[in-house]
Amino acid sequence: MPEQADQNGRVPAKVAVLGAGSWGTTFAKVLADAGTDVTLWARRTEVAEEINSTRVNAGYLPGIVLPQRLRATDDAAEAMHGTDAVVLAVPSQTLRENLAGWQPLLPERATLVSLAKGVELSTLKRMSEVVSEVADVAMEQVAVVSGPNLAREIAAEQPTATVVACNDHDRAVALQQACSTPYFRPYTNTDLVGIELAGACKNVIALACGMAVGLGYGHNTMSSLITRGLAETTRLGVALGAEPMTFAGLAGLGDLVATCMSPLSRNRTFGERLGRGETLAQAQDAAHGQVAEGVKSCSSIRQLAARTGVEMPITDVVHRVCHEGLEPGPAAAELLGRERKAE
Ligand SMILES: NC(=O)c1ccc[n+]([C@@H]2O[C@H](COP(=O)([O-])OP(=O)(O)OC[C@H]3O[C@@H](n4cnc5c(N)ncnc54)[C@H](O)[C@@H]3O)[C@@H](O)[C@H]2O)c1
Ligand SMILES: O=P(O)(O)OC[C@H](O)CO
Repeated sequence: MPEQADQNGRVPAKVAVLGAGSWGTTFAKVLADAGTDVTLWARRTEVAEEINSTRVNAGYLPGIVLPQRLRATDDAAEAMHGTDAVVLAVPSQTLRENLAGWQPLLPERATLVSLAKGVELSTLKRMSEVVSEVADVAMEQVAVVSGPNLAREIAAEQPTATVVACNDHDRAVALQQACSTPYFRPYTNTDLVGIELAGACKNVIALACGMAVGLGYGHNTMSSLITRGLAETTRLGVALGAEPMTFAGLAGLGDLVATCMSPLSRNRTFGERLGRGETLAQAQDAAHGQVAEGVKSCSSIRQLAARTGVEMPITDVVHRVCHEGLEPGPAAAELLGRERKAE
């Protein structure tokens, strides 16, 4: 229907971002800097008040001054009222519960945008699948933003590219326009499966890289993990219907390199603590409530791989280090001692 096509291709003028953590706040800034009217929902009233009165979200992005066009609220209904797009910026394992609460408030035809990088533990579903199911909308109404996007660097306006993925190309183009700024360059893609699996799996490989750093290993080890991590991620993605080339792109190799190499990554930092001998609980305490998504997704991705009949040896040892008491040193030895094979 022409009216529908029109709606899909319309650039969102008013957007709600639900979740005022590191990435939600940063992405809200990107949208505002792109000229979009943004309301940011914060779970805690004091965070919304702080943003409105000081223009800073000190708990997550100290020193970053947020644009005037960005308003914060602790009222989700107010945030979503009259919006063309709703951005979901909460952890992947709580997205279902969060969205179920917001579902009655969602504007009927708004594009629902997931920023979360994970695979749901209980169902092994990707985030777009969870969104489509809970919001009861067609997959064409759901978009994903994923790429080498460490929030802190983007908040500081360092040049960065990303991918806006949606099965509906017109919707992806509209969202691309709504979040394009001089420092943030989104590309479009329609391979939702590949983009989302790449984003979830790279967190697990970053945990492995962090463990390697914690064990005192250098760049050869990291590079080996990144390359073989990409190989196992691609195997899983292709088995589940993704385009192989997606894994060579920004949301694949791009995000994998950024996350595995950066001390800003929470997943890599978490892995580093485990590599230095800290327990899971100690590493969790040190994360101060911020999510290292790979700690949970290593288990769901491992199950997804088993169900699909795909070998993911790095993901397997990361799961066993995080949840079954395997030590990082013996985990590395186990990976090196696997049956010899061709690349
Ligand atoms: N931080 C980054 O650099 C970055 C970049 C790209 C993607 N992501 C992804 O975006 C998602 C959100 O990440 P983030 O960095 O904003 O996380 P964060 O931990 O900084 O913030 C999470 C936000 O969700 C809110 N929230 C709402 N309900 C919650 C609940 N039940 N439990 C916990 N938190 C709840 C928290 O209050 C907080 O504002 C993750 O999936 C992450 O992988 C993060
Ligand atoms: O801090 P991390 O490890 O959650 O990684 C953040 C982003 O996903 C990097 O693109």
